[in-house]
Amino acid sequence: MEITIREERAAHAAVSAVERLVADGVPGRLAAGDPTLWGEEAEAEAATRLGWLSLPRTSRELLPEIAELVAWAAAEELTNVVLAGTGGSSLAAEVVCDSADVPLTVLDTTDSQQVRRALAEGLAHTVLVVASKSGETVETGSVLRIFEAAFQDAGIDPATRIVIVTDPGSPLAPAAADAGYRLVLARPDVGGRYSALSAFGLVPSALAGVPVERLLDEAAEVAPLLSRPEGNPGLLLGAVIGGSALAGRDKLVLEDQLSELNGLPVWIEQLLAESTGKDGRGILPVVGADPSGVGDELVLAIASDIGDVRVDGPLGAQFLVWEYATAVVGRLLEVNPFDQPDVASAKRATAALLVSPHEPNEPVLVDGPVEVYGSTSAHDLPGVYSELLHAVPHDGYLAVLAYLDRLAAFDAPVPDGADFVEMTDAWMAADAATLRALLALRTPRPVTFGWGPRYLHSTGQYHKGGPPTGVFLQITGVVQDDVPVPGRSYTLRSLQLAQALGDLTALTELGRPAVRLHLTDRAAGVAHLLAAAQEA
Ligand SMILES: O=P(O)(O)OC[C@H]1O[C@H](O)[C@H](O)[C@@H](O)[C@@H]1O
Repeated sequence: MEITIREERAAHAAVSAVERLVADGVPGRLAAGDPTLWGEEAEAEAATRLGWLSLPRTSRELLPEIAELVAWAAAEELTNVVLAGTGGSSLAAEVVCDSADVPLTVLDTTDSQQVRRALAEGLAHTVLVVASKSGETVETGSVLRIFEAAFQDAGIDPATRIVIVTDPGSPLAPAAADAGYRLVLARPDVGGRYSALSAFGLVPSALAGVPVERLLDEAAEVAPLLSRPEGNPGLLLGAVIGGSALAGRDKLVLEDQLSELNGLPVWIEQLLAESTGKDGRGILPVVGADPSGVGDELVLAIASDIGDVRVDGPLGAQFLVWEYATAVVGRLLEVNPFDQPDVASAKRATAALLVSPHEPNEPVLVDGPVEVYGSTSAHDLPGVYSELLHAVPHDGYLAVLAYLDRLAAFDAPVPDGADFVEMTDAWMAADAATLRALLALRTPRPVTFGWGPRYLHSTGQYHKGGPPTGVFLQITGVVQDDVPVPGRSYTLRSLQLAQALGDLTALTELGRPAVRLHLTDRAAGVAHLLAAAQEA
C-alpha cells in the first residue's frame, strides 16, 4: 500500500499533521484501540466501535461458516445473488464484486421500477442476502418483505433462499431464527461504514463468487504498519486529508479512471462524509467529477498520477487503510468519526410522513414533463438551475439527489450495430446522473450526485451536519407500477416519496436552499432535465 503526495501544499499540510499526530502518540494508540483519541464526548462510543482494527485477523474465524454457505448455495444452484442492504451494509460488497467482475444485484433502493427489475431476474436461482447491522433500516426491511412474498408466490420456501447478516441483539436475529433463515451474526463492535472486512462485506461477496480470504490477506499484510510513526500509510493518508482540510482544502475529489478497483470512491465517500461531516465541519467527497481547480479542492487519485495525492494498493488493504485514515481525520478535525447524529433527522421526518402521509401542494412551476416544488422565482427549468447555481456560496457545493431507478439508463434504445462508445453515449443521454456533469460545466464549485435513498446513509450526514454551504436539487419520478410492502401500511411509492420529502424537510429546516423536480414521465423527464441544463 503506497501513498504518494505529489503536490507541495498537500505535502506541507501532511508533514505538520504527521508531526502533531506522532507527538501525541496517535499511531500506536490508534492501532492499540485507544478510545480516548476523539475527546471525552466520543469516548464511550469509540470504546465499542474499534473492532475493525482487528478484522483482518478475527474475520478469519468466519471463513469456515462462509465456505459452508457457499457450498450450500452451489448445491442449491443459487447463482443469482441479491443483496438487500444499504450504506455500510452493501457498499463494500458492491466494490468487491464489481472489482472482481462478479455479478451482484444490490437493492439499496425504494424505487418500484428498480425492485421490479430485480424480481424479474427470476427467483428460481436467487439467494437473497439481507444485511443490516441495526436490523431496523426501513428500505432493507421492505425489500425483505417483498422478496418473502415473491418467493412464496412462486412456490418457493423463503427459508431455502434467505441469508440474514446482522448484529446479535438486532430485531432481525430472532426474526431470522423464527423464520428458519440462515443467520450470520456480525461483530457488534464494528460500525456500519467500517464493516467492509466483516461479515457484511464478506458474506455477500463470497456467495457471489469472490475468494474473500484474499481480502483478509491483503489487509493483514498492511496491518502491522499501522502502529508505526513512519512508513504508516494510514497515518499519512489521514494526515494529508485532515491536514489539508484544516488548511482550507476540504473538498476531496476522488479520481479513479485508471483504477482496476471499480467503485471504490463511492465506498470512500460514505466512510469520509458520514464520519467527518458533523458539527459544521467535515470533508466533502466529490465522486465521478473532474477537478475544477478551485482553491479548496484536494485531488486524490487511485492508481494514477492525475491528482495531488496518489493511492496504490490492493482492495483489502485499501479498506483497512482508509478506515484508519478516516479515524485519523476525525482526530485532526476534532469530530467523533463513529456517530452519524444528523442521519436521524431525515429518518424522523420520513417516519412522520409514513404515519400521516401528505402529498405536496401544487407545483410552483411546470416545465414539460418536469414539475418544480420549493421556493423559486424562476419561470422555467433553465432558470431554476441558474438560480440554484447562483445560490452556491464561494466555498459551497451543489448536490443533485435522484430518487429514481439507477439502472433505467440501460433501457435506452441503442442503435443497431452501435459500438461501445455509441452505446455509452446513448446510456449517458438517458441517465439522470449526467445532470451532474452538465451542471458542473456551469460552475467552478463542486457538483455532487447521489442516488436516494442510498445517499441518506452516506453524504446525507454531511449535507445536514457538515458546513452549511450546500445547495440541493432533488429529483423524484412518477411511479407507474407501485409495489406493496407486505405487512405494512405503505407501498414502495409512498415510502420513496416520504424519504425524499423527509430529507427535503430536514434540509429546509436547516435553512439550506433546496428544490425538488418531479418527473411526470421518467424517460422524457430525464431528457428534459439534461436538455435544459445545456441551455444558457
Ligand atoms: O446496517 P444498517 O443498520 O441497516 O444501516 C445501514 C446504514 O444506515 C444508517 O442510517 C447509517 O447512517 C449508515 O452508517 C449505515 O451503514
